[in-house]
Amino acid sequence: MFLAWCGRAGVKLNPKVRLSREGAVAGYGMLAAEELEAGEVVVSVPRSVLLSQHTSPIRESLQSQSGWVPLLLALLYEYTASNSQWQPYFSLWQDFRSLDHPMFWPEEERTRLLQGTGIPEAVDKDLANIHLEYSSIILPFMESHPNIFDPKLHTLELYKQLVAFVMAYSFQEPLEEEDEDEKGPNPPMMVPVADILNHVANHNANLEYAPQCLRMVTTQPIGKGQEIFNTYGQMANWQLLHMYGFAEPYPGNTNDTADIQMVTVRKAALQRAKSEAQQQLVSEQWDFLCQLEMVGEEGAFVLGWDEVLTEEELSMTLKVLCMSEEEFKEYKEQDGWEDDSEEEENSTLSNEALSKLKTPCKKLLYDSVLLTLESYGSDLKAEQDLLNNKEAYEKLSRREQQALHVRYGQKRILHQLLELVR
Ligand SMILES: C[S@@+](CC[C@H](N)C(=O)[O-])C[C@H]1O[C@@H](n2cnc3c(N)ncnc32)[C@H](O)[C@@H]1O
Repeated sequence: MFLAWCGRAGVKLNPKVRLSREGAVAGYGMLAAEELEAGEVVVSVPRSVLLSQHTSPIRESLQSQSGWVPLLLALLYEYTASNSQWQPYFSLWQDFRSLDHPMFWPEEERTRLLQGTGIPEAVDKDLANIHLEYSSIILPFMESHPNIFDPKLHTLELYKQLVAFVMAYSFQEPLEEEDEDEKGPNPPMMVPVADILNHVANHNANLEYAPQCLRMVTTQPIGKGQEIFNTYGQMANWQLLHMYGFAEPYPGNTNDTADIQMVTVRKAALQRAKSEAQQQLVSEQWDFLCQLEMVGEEGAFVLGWDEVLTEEELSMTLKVLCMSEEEFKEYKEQDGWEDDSEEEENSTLSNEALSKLKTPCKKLLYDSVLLTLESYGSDLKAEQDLLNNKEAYEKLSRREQQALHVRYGQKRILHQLLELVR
């Protein structure tokens, strides 16, 4: 039914590929039925098939809304309208039963399995937003459009499922950089068939946007029987689990990252301060860094496998928090950080440069990493044993497996840094 609908709607599937559950890493996927070269179009989707705030028949009513809400309202409507042109599309996912984002896990399980990863905090924010949005925007909108919506049908529970569906399946057309500054990002949309492709960091296809259609194009030769993988972006495992409900098995995700909360570096600096005067100095240095927008209470330094992704912020923070009172005074008077730009440029924090940090900075970073590792409250060695023991690993629940890959990857990145600054 879905394929017949695709044909009628003008979706062109390359005869050398097939959509299938068999052979795919998860659920449906796209597989090469014959060998493919780099640069081949595997599917082309006309823009008329896309489901967005601009293509739904209720588009007129949605004009007053912004952000993700219009797509969610369009989906609430289309999903429950028996005459929607997208019913064959929705029929692929049987009530979204396969969505298993951490926001659907019981809170106890989320905390137990994901403590330290950053996911529980992100989910708490999502859930608060979903509840607030539903009560303050969706419900009033439904009340003012009783001919289209019915709160008994369009419940908070359905809204939550659709948020997860949009998180994991929608696309956002990239804008030219100048446009993005002016207008903000493009609104999200659903792209039937392109969204059947699964993701891996080492992907072999990606989506191209043309005026009349969207095309999924191979980026490498693909052998017969192999799965065709899109990229959902450069995603760390915690982001994949948070937004898509899966993580790449360790060590496959070359885009993986680990965070050091900025406030953890402050905490480490305060722990080292021996007198009240030194603690006072650390607080002033922190405030100074806040004013420069180098740090913030909610921010994090992001570490990849090969480099620190927030290198400017981290190197500046370490440098300032390690200054003596005199150095700090002189630095502020000189309006130091601008004068120092040359030095900063030479000291980009690739892993090699990290190992060359001055000793006090190294020590502060070392202590910050130790504090971060403590926040997981779980044992790296036990996790390593689980990953090495196939039988024990397979006894874990799916959620336990996903969480293990997130935690273990992050901790390995943090341990790698410990070794470098030891
Ligand atoms: C855009 S959809 C891809 C189609 C999906 N397989 C289906 O059958 O509906 C994204 C979802 O596919 C799954 N997925 C994608 N890539 C995956 C991977 N490498 N490993 C496990 N699950 C994956 C996740 O459940 C994710 O939320």
